Amino acid sequence: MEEKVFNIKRNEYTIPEFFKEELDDEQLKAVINSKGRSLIIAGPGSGKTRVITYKIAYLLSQGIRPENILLVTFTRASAKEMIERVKNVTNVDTSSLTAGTFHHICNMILRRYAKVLGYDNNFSILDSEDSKDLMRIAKNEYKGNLTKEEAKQIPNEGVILKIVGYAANTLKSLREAVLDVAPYLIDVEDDIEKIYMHYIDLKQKINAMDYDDMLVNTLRLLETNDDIRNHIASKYKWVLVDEFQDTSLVQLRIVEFLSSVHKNLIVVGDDSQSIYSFRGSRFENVEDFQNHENVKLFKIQTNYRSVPEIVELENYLIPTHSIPKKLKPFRSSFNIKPKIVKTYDELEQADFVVQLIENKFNEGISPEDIAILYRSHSLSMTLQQKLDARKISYKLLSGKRFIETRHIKDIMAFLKIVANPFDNISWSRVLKLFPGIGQKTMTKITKEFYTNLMEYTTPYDAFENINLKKYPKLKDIILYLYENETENPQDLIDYIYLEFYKEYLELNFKDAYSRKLDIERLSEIASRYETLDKFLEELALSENIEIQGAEKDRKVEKITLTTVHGAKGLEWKVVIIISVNPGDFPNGMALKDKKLDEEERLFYVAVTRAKDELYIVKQLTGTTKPYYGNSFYIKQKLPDFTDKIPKRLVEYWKIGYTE
Ligand SMILES: Nc1ncnc2c1ncn2[C@@H]1O[C@H](COP(=O)(O)OP(=O)(O)OP(=O)(O)O)[C@@H](O)[C@H]1O
Repeated sequence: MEEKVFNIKRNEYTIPEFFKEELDDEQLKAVINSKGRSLIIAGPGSGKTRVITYKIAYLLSQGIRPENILLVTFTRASAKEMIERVKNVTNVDTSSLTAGTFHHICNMILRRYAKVLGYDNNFSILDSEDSKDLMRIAKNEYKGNLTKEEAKQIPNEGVILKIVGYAANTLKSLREAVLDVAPYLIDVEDDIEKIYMHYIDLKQKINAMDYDDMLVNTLRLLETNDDIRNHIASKYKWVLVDEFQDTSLVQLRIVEFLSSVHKNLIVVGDDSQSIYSFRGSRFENVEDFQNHENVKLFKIQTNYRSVPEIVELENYLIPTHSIPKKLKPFRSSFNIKPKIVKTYDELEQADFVVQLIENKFNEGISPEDIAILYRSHSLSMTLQQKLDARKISYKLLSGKRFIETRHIKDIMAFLKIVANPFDNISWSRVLKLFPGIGQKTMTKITKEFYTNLMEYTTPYDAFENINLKKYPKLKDIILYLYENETENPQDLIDYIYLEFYKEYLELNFKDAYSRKLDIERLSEIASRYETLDKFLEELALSENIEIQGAEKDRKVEKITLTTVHGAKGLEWKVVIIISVNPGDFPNGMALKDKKLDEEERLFYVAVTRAKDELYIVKQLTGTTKPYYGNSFYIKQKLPDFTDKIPKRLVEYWKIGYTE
C-alpha cells in the first residue's frame, strides 16, 4: 500500500493533501485546530466518526505515537471500527493505541492497580444480573431483621441498584439519588443505605466489582494517588472522547485526570442527543466543559445522512436547551416529504404499519433498511403480534444480552467458580442445577468448601474433602474443572456441556435446540482466548452488538424494532416512529418528573435516524385518551411533538377514521 499520510522519518509535518478532499471545511478545522481542551459539537449525521478518525490520523502525521493516544467510545464496536479506519487511512500500525469504552479503560487500569484499593488484581466483574442476585441476597438478609410491615416498604433489588448506580455515576449522595430517581422512597432511604452497605461488604468478600465500582474505583485511584495518576497521564499525550453528551460526572472526572499531564482533551458529541440521564449521564457535562477557561469550540453541521426534507424538519425539532446549531443538508432531494400519520387506535396503527412495510417491500426496499422506533417496549406489543401474523421477520435490538440469558449464565457460573472459588453467586447457580440440591444443601456445601479452603492449599483438595456421596456427578465435574483450570476456556466449556449441561438442557427446556446453538457459539468465542481470566473479563465487558446469539435463521433479512435508546448512532432508509402521542412519546411519567427536555432529545434522536423516508405515526386514542382499559391519565395538557413541525414541511395522512 502506498504511504498515504506522511513521512515520519523525513519529519514532514504537513497536512496531508487528501484530508481536504475527505473532509468539509468545518470538519477540517476541527481536525487540525482542536487541541488543549476542545469541544466538537457534531450534529446528527455530520460525520463524527470521520472527524475522530482523521483527528487520530492527523496526530499520527504530526509524529505522535499511537501508544500516546487514548480514545474512549460508547461501544467497543465503534472503537474497533475507528481504529481500523485510522489504519486504512494512515497505513500505520495502530495496535498500541488504547481504545475502548470507559469500562474497558477502567478495567485495564484496575487490573494493574486494584491492590492499592484493597482488591486482588484478579477481581471478578459482576454483570448486571450478578449484581441483581447479590443485591437480592443483601436485601433479603436485611429484611430478616424487620417487621412484616416494615419489610413491605423495601423496594426490589432492581430499584435499589438503579438508585445506587445513579448515585455512583453522578457522585451524588444516596439521599440526593433517592430524591432524583425515586422520591417516593425517601422514607426508607435509611434502609436502602444499610442494604447498600451490606451489598458492598458481600462484594468485597468475593473480591468482585460491579460496573459502577469499576468507574468509581478508577476515579478514587486517580484522585488519591498522585504518582499513579501522573504515571498513567504522562503516557496519554492526547485523550479523545466520543459521544461525550452521554458521559456521567465520574466519567468526565476520569478523562480529566487521564489528560492532566499533557492537557489535551478533545471531546466530540451532540448535546441535542443526550438521552441517558436515567443512568447518570449528565447533559450538563457539555455546558460545564464549555464554560472552562480557554476551551476551543468547533461545530460541524453538514448532515450527510438525510434528504433535505428531513434535515429541514430536524432543524425545527432541535431541543430547547441546546447549543445553537443549524443543520445543512448535503444530499439532494427525492421530493418526498416526511409524513405525519393519524390512526384511530393501537390496532389500526399496527395495521397501517404492516401495510406500509409490505408496500416498501414491493417497492424493492430491503427489510434491513426499515426500522420501527418507539419510546418504550410496551408500545410495540400489538405491532409485534400483527407482524407475527403476517409472517414479517423482525429483530428486536433491545432484548436481553446474550451473556445474560439463562443457559449462558449457567455455563459461565461453572467457569467463574474455577476462576474465583469464593464467588458465592456462581456457586449457588451451579449447585442448584443438580437434582436434589436446594437452598439448605447448597449452603451446607459452600460453607464446608470455604472452611476447607482455609485448611487445604488448593480448591481441588478443599472440594475433594467434602462429603458428596449423594452427588457423585457434581463431585466429578467440579474436581475435573479444578484439576484442569489452566486448560483453555473452550475445552472447559466443551467439557461442562458434554458431561452435564447438554442433558440438563434436554430435560429442562423446550427450546433446547437453539440454546445448544448458543452454547456452541460461546465455545467458539472462547476459542479466541488462551486463559480463563481473560475470557471472563472480556465477556463481562462485551456488548450485545458484538455477540449475537446463534439464531437458526440468521440469514433471513429482518426489519428492526427498537426503542429510541437502542437506535442511538444507527440509521435506516425508512424510519417509522410509532405512538407519538402525548403521554406515550413524550412519556407521561417523564413529564411528571419534569423531564420534557430529555423527551425532546429522544424525539430528535428518533427523527434523525432516517435517511430517505420518515413516518411519524400517532393515534387518536393514545395513552391520555384511554382505550382498552389503559388507565394512566394526567390532568395537565401534555405537549404534542408534532405541533412543533410547520405544516408545509409534512404530508398529513389520516387512516381509518373521520374526525
Ligand atoms: N465530508 C464528508 N463527505 C461525505 N460524506 C461524509 C462526510 N463526513 C461524513 N460523511 C458520511 O456521513 C454519514 C454519517 O456519518 P456518521 O455516521 O459518522 O454520523 P454521526 O455524526 O455519528 O451521526 P449521529 O450522531 O447522528 O449518529 C456517514 O455515512 C459518513 O460516511
